[in-house]
Amino acid sequence: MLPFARVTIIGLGLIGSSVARAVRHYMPTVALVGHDADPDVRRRADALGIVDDVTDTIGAAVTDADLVILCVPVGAMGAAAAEMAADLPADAIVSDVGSCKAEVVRALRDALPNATIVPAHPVAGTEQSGPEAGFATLFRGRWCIVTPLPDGDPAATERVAEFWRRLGSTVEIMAPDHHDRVLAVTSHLPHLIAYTIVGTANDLAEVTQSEVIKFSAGGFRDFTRIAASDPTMWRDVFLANKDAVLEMLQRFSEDLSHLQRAIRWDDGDTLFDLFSRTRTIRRSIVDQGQDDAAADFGRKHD
Ligand SMILES: NC(=O)c1ccc[n+]([C@@H]2O[C@H](COP(=O)([O-])OP(=O)(O)OC[C@H]3O[C@@H](n4cnc5c(N)ncnc54)[C@H](O)[C@@H]3O)[C@@H](O)[C@H]2O)c1
Ligand SMILES: O=C(O)C(=O)C[C@]1(C(=O)O)C=C[C@@H](O)C=C1
Repeated sequence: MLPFARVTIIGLGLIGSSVARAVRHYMPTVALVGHDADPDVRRRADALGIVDDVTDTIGAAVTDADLVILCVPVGAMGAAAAEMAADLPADAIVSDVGSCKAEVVRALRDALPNATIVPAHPVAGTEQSGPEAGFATLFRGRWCIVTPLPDGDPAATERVAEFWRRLGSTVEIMAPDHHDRVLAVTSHLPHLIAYTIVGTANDLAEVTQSEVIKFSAGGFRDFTRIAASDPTMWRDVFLANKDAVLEMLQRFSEDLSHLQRAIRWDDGDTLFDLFSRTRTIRRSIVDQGQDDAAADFGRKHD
């Protein structure tokens, strides 16, 4: 039996439109309703036909839902939840896809104190935004981390977990605070580093911008992809996950200073040992099939 029959998606950008397409693909009998605050996004989502009905208000979108998924930037979760409060059916489950969880949990609980809330985070995405950028297989073979509230309903958690399994994800259950520390290292810090490197290269007066573009075929190019990620989304992530990011950034700065020292003092052993360790890490990630650019390309084009 399907975990939900009527799913509402709030926010029809990259992730919201991917969830819609994936539901259509893997659970075609589910009724899909969508809403976005931006009238132009609503018009485009409607033209793409990714949901059965695009509504002009959040209230109209949630009124018949048994699952509502908030796919808006994490800084907008509280406002979107508050706007749906009066029309949310008592037995509906509210979930989200936010990239950090503790702050989103606080915002959702404040806005919807009586609702059944089951937060989730599909660890899958791209640097693109908007309804055209989504695709049905984005979540296939990827983790989805479900972060139930301490007093949450286990049956509701299991229904949300099953929803993500149906979209092809492998589900892991985690506490929101722990999620935020793990993702600070594996996702948020890498984005901050990419934004910094690309900004620094662009600012260097002696390296002209055209040279930066011309010679960016290698490692730098990979950083530019990440640094093209959505500015609103990432501004919100860093402000909402401030404590964990600052903690990991402190640790990173210390490790960077250690490398700086090794280079200054011609300490090749330190450099070689670290680079050997990191090469092993990359190989084990690829072996697990969790992060392979070729697989991503295949996923998007099959
Ligand atoms: N992009 C990724 O790689 C990725 C991966 C996993 C999770 N996420 C999370 O998914 C969420 C959405 O990110 P995205 O990449 O789809 O962004 P996006 O910019 O493509 O889409 C977000 C949409 O939300 C809409 N929106 C903003 N405020 C709203 C509101 N109050 N009510 C209704 N609609 C509103 C915007 O108009 C936009 O269309 C974020 O919370 C992000 O942290 C993103
Ligand atoms: O592949 C990318 O472009 C991503 O940045 C995806 C990515 C990540 O860091 O892994 C980005 C943010 C998310 O919350 C989940 C996934």
